[in-house]
Amino acid sequence: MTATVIDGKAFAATVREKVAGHVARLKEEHGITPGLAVVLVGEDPASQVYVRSKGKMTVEVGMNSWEHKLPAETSEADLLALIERLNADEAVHGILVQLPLPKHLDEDLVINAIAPAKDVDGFHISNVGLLGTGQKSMVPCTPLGCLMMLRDHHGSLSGMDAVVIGRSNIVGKPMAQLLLGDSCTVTIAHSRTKDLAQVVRRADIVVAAVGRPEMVPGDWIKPGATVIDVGINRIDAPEKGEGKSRLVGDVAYDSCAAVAGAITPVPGGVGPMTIACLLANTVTACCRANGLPEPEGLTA
Ligand SMILES: Nc1nc2c(c(=O)[nH]1)N[C@@H](CN(C=O)c1ccc(C(=O)N[C@@H](CCC(=O)O)C(=O)O)cc1)CN2
Repeated sequence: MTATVIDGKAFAATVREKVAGHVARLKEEHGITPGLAVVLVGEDPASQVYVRSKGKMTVEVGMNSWEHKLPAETSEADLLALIERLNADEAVHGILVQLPLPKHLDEDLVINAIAPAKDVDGFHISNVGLLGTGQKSMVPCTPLGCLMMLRDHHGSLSGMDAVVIGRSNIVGKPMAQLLLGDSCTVTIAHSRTKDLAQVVRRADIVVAAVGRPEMVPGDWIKPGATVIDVGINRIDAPEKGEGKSRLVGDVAYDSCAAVAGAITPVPGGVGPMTIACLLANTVTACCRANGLPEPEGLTA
């Protein structure tokens, strides 16, 4: 079997188009422009790229965008004071603090300082609790993007056996909650899971989010299963020339694609959906803040 490639780049473009449509309607019918503030502390090169891309796409869909770039040595008090100002600013519907933060800053403290209704990353403890109890929440962007692609590919996920490899707060745990919400039978596997290969082999859906390059080989995959690769790992690529690198996911793409029914590539799979879902969450937050109906098809 050769897997169908789930094109996250193309799917993300359709999500952004829908977002742009909602933004245009909010402006025309209600005189409201959704706005997203992104906070970057330090000069991590990958984070700089992601933040630039977020700002550019926010503007492209017609929303207001604010980028707050702070030096790496910013104090916790100064960062919290900025978040307070953004919480109080009615033009700002979504706030995102780019992760990872420099080591001297307490990530949990900073994230939990964001007003839950503006927490478009869905990382605030209130949103985590709401999602975990099946209530309306802001949903973390990467898992939301994975869910959208799975629903689009399968229609209903009800009764499917899903294995999420990785137990991070950002991806693994919320992904498992979302799959459970769609009535999958869910297993969260991790570094201490016994006989991981056997656990993965029974899955109809495999979501790999461990951050280890090409860790999942094709012979772990049940024939016909859907493989969602969340990993974005940069590895040396001497075959491309000295000092060159390339991106790979957490699954060994060629061997998994030979067995799976469908698979997301890296790059061009889950990554682009993360930013598209951030824009979707910002429109959702704006609608909720103004007591308007939520955009259909852009939430979990
Ligand atoms: N506050 C947050 N911080 C981080 C998040 C997040 O959701 N919220 N996720 C990641 C980084 N991230 C967005 O912030 C992100 C990662 C990757 C991509 C993406 O489109 N990747 C491309 C490849 C890009 C490349 O060439 O390097 C792809 O997979 O095709 C978008 C967003 C950590 N921090």
